[in-house]
Amino acid sequence: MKAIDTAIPDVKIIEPAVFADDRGFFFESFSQIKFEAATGLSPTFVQDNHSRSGKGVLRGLHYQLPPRAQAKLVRVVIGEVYDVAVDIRRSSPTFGQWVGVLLSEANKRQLWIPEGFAHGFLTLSDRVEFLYKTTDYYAPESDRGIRWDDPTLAIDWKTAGPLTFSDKDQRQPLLADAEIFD
Ligand SMILES: Cc1cn([C@H]2C[C@H](O)[C@@H](COP(=O)(O)OP(=O)(O)O[C@H]3O[C@H](C)C(=O)[C@H](O)[C@H]3O)O2)c(=O)[nH]c1=O
Repeated sequence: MKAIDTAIPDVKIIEPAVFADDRGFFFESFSQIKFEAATGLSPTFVQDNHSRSGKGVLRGLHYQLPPRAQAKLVRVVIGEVYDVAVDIRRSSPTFGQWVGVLLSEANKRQLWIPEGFAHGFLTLSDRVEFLYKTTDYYAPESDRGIRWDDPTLAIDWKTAGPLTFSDKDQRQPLLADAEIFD
């Protein structure tokens, strides 16, 4: 496993060691000791999530506020997504900046998204199975979001066709109006 820095140092791409042979492949999708060695971080994950989406689904941008903030380790097991993390920590030198990474069944890349970031993804394939680990439990009362198309963020989503959103995501506030991190 190796960790690759992104334009926002706190957000890291995790590349597992994949063992391929005539049968197919094997890889450790998560190892606490190897994650700590690769990143210097020691998260405790308490929940695993799994979502399925069709093509052109955009889920996000979501986060949970303190004291129920979540860090996430996300990956794709079927299909491909453009995965985006946005720094929503007012005190951060990269406040309002975003990083986007292609995560796919083929590249087996994962993305580490710390607390203080809004997260979302756009599906690029007909079917996507998206798995992720979180460092706190789901807390609806702390669940918040930001509009995917907030012009101050100017996220280049790589959109190429009609999009599908949840009702909730169609009503998210702009960053300027959202409750975020200090
Ligand atoms: C997130 C979550 C949701 N739910 C229930 C609540 C709703 O009845 C249903 C669908 O929830 P939602 O529409 O918020 O699901 P997504 O739009 O995929 O939300 C996720 O999408 C983006 C990409 C994220 O990073 C977050 O982890 C998460 O917010 O599952 C739960 O029971 N537990 C949970 O942890």
